[in-house]
Amino acid sequence: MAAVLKSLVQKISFGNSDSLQLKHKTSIQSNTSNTGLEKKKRKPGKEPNKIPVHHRISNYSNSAEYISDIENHIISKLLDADKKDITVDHIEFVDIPDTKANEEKDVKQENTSTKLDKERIDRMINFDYRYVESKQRTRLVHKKVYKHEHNADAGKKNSEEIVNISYPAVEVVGHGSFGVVVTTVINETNQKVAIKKVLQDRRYKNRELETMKLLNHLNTISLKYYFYEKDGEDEVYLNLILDYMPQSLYQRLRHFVHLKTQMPRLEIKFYAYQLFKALNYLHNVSQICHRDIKPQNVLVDPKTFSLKICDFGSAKCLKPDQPNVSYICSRYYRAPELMFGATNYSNQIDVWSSACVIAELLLGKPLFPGESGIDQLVEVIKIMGIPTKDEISGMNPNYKDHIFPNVKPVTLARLLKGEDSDALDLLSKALRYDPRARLPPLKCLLLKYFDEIKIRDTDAYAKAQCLRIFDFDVQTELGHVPPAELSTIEVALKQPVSQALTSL
Ligand SMILES: Nc1ncnc2c1ncn2[C@@H]1O[C@H](COP(=O)(O)OP(=O)(O)OP(=O)(O)O)[C@@H](O)[C@H]1O
Repeated sequence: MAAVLKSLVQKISFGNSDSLQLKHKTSIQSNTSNTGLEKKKRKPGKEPNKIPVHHRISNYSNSAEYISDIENHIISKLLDADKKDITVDHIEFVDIPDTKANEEKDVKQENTSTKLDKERIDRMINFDYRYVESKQRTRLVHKKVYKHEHNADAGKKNSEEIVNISYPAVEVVGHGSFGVVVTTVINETNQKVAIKKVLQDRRYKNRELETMKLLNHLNTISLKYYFYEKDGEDEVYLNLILDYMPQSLYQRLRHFVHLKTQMPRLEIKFYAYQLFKALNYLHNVSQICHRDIKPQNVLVDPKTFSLKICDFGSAKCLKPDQPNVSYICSRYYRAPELMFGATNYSNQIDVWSSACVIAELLLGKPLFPGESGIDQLVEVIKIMGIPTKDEISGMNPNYKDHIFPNVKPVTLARLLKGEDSDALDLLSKALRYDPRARLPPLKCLLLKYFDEIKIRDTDAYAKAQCLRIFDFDVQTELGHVPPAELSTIEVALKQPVSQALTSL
């Protein structure tokens, strides 16, 4: 990985400072050889059957944009080719010799490489593997696993029995920072699943596993089975067998960006609704803060618009009297109180991240694309303005260092000019500096922005019904609502705000 990373950084560093003039060649290899998904050097004379993808791009204002475009290009080639039996052998970058003065190169390399976001590069190298159908495999793996079944009765323990399952041998199809994810089909149930394999520290319980055991909601990925295994070096690995979803929101958005078009506004609305619905469940029923909401951790099915949050590796039950680390959450989506070093933050950090995700779907690019931890705050200030003293105290009362860049804010309204004013209303209520002023997830669902999907006898309503969007469990999902407000809220969740009887 490091070598690939280095070469990528070097290649991207060519070109002049404000535009990257590169040509890259990507080889997608047919699965007639046994190369798997490793990025291997080819032996001379053994030229495999490949689908070359030549792609010349220019005028990219930054390297992140450039990488995204490559990602997207490879995805669309794979999909367009409709190849069911190909794997990505390697990604090869070929530079056009730089015509600019060579002595500038070293300086530029350094400048550009510091701009690269490691996460994006990891994604770039790993992103597309989930799209590629694995080789036809005949060998079955047999495993004894814990079958996880959630007990809907509050207070009753979930059941766990040991069962035998089998699935075709799988190869690595994706990496995250903590694990490897593969997809396969369980032989006994014919159910498509994702298996996430993480190194298990023998001293502790795995928090992701413990969290997943608590979850039972349509909009969160659910745990089907789990098992442990050892490798040759006696390291223990935990395998979580999960619901499978075809795409991440990140990949879905790149699809539209590549086509130079926008994600349909109605599709965004469906995702936004389910995202807040999932947060309402996580925060109030499971009492869990996800702490890493970002487009990569939100999985969707573009055919049905269904959505499920994944990756509970950072999730935690936040207790008011216990401090939590502030260095969590991926940078672009990090709530400002975390940047102010708060350790007593609340579940509302997920609302900020979700609003950033929704804004990104509308804009086609990240709302606050900070290049470093400190730059992240600058990006937020550039749009939201300098926080007031009260807002700073709401984020972190102990924060004394009040020096901010003197910038005139662009404002959300200007940035989202041309968007539905109700979308702006949602974002401005979810992107408040002070977490106490930030609208909680359930209140977000009651905003006018979502009226469109609540109007009966429309296609949108029919789709919403199929997704069971308006099904709320009163005991659990609405269990935290004060009794006096319950009936009003129940009505408003199912009807456009203008038709709901009482004002909220
Ligand atoms: N249930 C699933 N179905 C389909 N794909 C999945 C599933 N779970 C995870 N993935 C894919 O695998 C990738 C890595 O998974 P995940 O985020 O859980 O791993 P991680 O190691 O915790 O990653 P991160 O780098 O975000 O910490 C995700 O971006 C997602 O695209």
